[in-house]
Amino acid sequence: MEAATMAWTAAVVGAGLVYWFVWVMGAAEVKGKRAVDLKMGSITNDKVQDKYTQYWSFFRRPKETATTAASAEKVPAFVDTFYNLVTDIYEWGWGQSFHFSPSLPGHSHRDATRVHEERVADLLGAKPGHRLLDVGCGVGGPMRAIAAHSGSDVVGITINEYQVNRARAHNRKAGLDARCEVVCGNFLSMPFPDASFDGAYSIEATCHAPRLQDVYGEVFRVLKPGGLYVSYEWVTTSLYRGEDPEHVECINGIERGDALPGLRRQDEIASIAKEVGFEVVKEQDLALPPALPWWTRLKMGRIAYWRNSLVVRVLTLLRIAPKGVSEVHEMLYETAQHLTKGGETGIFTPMHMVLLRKPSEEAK
Ligand SMILES: C=C(CC[C@@H](C)[C@H]1CC[C@H]2C3=CC[C@H]4[C@H](C)[C@@H](O)CC[C@]4(C)[C@H]3CC[C@]12C)C(C)C
Ligand SMILES: C[S@@+](CC[C@H](N)C(=O)[O-])C[C@H]1O[C@@H](n2cnc3c(N)ncnc32)[C@H](O)[C@@H]1O
Repeated sequence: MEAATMAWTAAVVGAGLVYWFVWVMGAAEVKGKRAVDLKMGSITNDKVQDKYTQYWSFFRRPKETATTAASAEKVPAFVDTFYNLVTDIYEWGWGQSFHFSPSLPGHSHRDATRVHEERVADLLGAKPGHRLLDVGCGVGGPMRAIAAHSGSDVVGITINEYQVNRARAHNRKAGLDARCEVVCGNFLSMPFPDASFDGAYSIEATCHAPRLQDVYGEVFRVLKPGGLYVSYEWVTTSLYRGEDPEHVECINGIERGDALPGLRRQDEIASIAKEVGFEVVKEQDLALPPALPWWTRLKMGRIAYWRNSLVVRVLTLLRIAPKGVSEVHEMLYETAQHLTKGGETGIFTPMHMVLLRKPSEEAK
């Protein structure tokens, strides 16, 4: 073969490989975005590294962030930064629903996710004509599943503007924008009138609140009397031992890599709900048997994480992805190990479900 022909063949094969590596391998999740589209939310490329350093210095010592009022006040802003850093990686590597769900034998992750979300709608008795509030809505995966399953209208709130835009675009694409609305705001002080929702739910979101009373109090205020609220809470279980260094490291690792100002104990949730005025209708850890492990999806992804890490490094090198993405990806990889350990040891659950009711006027 002539040298020129060989060079051309090598160039074509090389280009094909780059295409395959970036576009095909990069599309980690079926519905996720492509690796080449990884941005860092509304942070400009030159600020990614700084923002990551700021995030890390704030959440490095999770317990301290919640204990002083001054630093607790800063939590929403750092949570916003966190979601600028991770939203695209989550969508790319996990999908449009930012939560866990028990595995369902013979079913895909997508089915398991949907079933876990539809359970919320069923617990609320949601139906057409109802107006529901999604507290901490992410890019709206649950909102669309719940609106489609129940026929209700849903209003979601998230602190992160980048997520608002993503969620609105997904709603339009799904043809659900007439029934799903997204608002940018703080769930610790919501921009909604009193008694304006028939029902409310939060999926793995209120763990970002320094004081659960504050977000539960707000949900109580905006619910109509008699209205129901379902929450899936991230908590430590009764198996957690504060004197065991391995337990402490595992929980700290979860808090650091997930922007949490200190995980609460499972047995605190119902009493906080009662403190703000709710009646506790039902409480159940949805991770307990017969439910199958929620963390198997994280474990099974090891090869995919290695591949993703390589993709992210190459894209950073080629300056397609901003500097700092690799560090963020590494942080997520580490937190995935801690989450898996938390699940396997049973000291942590991301799905402690509480069903709460705001008493009706007559009951007062
Ligand atoms: C409720 C919260 C988020 C829960 C989960 C959706 C995310 C927790 C950890 C995330 C991930 C960890 C590893 C990433 C992997 C290294 C990467 O290659 C692809 C994305 C991950 C799988 C990523 C996806 C989302 C999580 C599972 C918190 C924040 C309260
Ligand atoms: C892990 S994500 C879960 C998103 C969604 N519930 C889901 O399951 O896909 C947590 C969400 O809570 C939101 N959040 C955290 N703190 C918030 C606050 N103070 N006000 C409003 N939203 C907040 C984040 O912006 C994010 O959308």
